[in-house]
Amino acid sequence: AKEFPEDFLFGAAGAAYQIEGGWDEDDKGASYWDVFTHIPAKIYNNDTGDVACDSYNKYKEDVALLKELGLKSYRFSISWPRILPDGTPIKINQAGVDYYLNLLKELKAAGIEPIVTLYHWDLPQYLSDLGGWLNPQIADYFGDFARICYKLFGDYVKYWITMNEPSSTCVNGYEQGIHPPGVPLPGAGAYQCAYVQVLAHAKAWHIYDDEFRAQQNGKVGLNNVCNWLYPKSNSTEDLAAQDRAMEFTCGLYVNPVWNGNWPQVIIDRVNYTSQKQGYSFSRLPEFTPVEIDYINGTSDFFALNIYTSYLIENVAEEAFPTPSLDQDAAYNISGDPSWTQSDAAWLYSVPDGARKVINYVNEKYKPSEIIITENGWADLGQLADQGRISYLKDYLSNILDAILEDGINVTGYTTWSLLDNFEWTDGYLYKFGLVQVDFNSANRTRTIKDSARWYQNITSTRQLFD
Ligand SMILES: CCCCCCCCCCCCC/C=C/[C@@H](O)[C@@H](N)CO[C@@H]1O[C@H](CO)[C@H](O)[C@H](O)[C@H]1O
Repeated sequence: AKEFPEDFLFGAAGAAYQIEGGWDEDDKGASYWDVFTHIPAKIYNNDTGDVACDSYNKYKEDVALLKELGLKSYRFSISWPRILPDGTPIKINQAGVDYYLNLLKELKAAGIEPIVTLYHWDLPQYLSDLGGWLNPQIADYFGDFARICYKLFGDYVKYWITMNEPSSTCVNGYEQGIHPPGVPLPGAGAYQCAYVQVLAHAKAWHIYDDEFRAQQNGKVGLNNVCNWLYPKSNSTEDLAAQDRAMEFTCGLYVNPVWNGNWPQVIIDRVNYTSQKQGYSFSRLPEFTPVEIDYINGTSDFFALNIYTSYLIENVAEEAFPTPSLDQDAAYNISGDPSWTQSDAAWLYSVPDGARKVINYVNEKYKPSEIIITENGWADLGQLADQGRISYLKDYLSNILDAILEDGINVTGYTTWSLLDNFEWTDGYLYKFGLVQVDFNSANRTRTIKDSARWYQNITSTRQLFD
């Protein structure tokens, strides 16, 4: 058997909008997800996060489950409009503050380390009306929110994650418009959003560094989903496309904070396609020298989400009829028929990819510490979830090889997710939980699945058997 290091932080994850419910309880303001899910036909089955797992009222049960499963960490997010109803510091909602303080105290009493995400996609609607992640001033609002959270909760928190998956927010929300605010802006929206999110992240990191680090002694990191992408063939074109694809999906969002700027290949590509389209400037916003200095080196650890892998094939250059990120990126993405597919079409089990992407991130960005902040399997919610057990076992085995054989400092793993929950545009169709939630019962009854018992055995022995 292979053994995880003694202090390895095994845990599980969740996010405010996906589990809390209480969407307008106790003076909480509306986020743009609250508004978006209330528009008919945006979400599978018109599902909403209005009640979700009702963790706003049942957080003690959640912590008891974590404890029963022997988990040592819990990644959760703070709902910005639950603390600041319109997103601004003009009003702090004491009921929201109490909720997170109570949760943190409950975790502390159970000996569970919180890993706290400041922003997991629930932007206050008022700030969305102000332009959302296209408006650079949102970075200032985010800085104020971060400062308030550090002040209120920082005594309990050693790991802060500023943003969850800028790639998802920016591509789904502002390039394609399938997430809120729901207006597609191809070829411009995702880049502008990435620019603002990077600045917002850096602001939150500097505020911690300047005002809180000395007393609170925690770490602040950026999260992104970086999946390993395989070339479809060994042709020079496909290998170059593979490299480009890693940058367009991962590097675009993380390279600025680790290396001070956009990946060079993206700067070159967007400049080139913009010129071809008659622009006198690149559609990719340029960081000024002052901004580069400000954003560079602003992550204390790498918070890495890994789900799957894809095949990448070069797209031969044609005309450039309309701007789009896909056209700038110039590759096709697909799955390999030999890979096991989950119930969600986008998610295959390709465990080798986990070790490869951990090595890629480690070599490229040289973080002193990596935490795998999401990794999980989609099914339809059955208690006998052998597919999830196989997936977790194979991914954990590769993560352990990265630690033991490649010598990489991966210090924790929070599987997605503790509870079945609201899966964004998929509503409650797919389930990722170790614990089943009965969304048809008013009580949102929780039932432990087979995968949770299997995971409990791994976390208590720290051993993984072949
Ligand atoms: C037969 C079809 C084959 C298709 C192959 C091509 C696939 C194209 C790639 C597109 C991928 C789109 C969906 C990707 C989603 C994830 O990266 C994203 N959902 C990860 O975000 C986290 O997801 C969790 C589980 O869904 C959870 O919701 C969490 O909040 C997110 O951070």
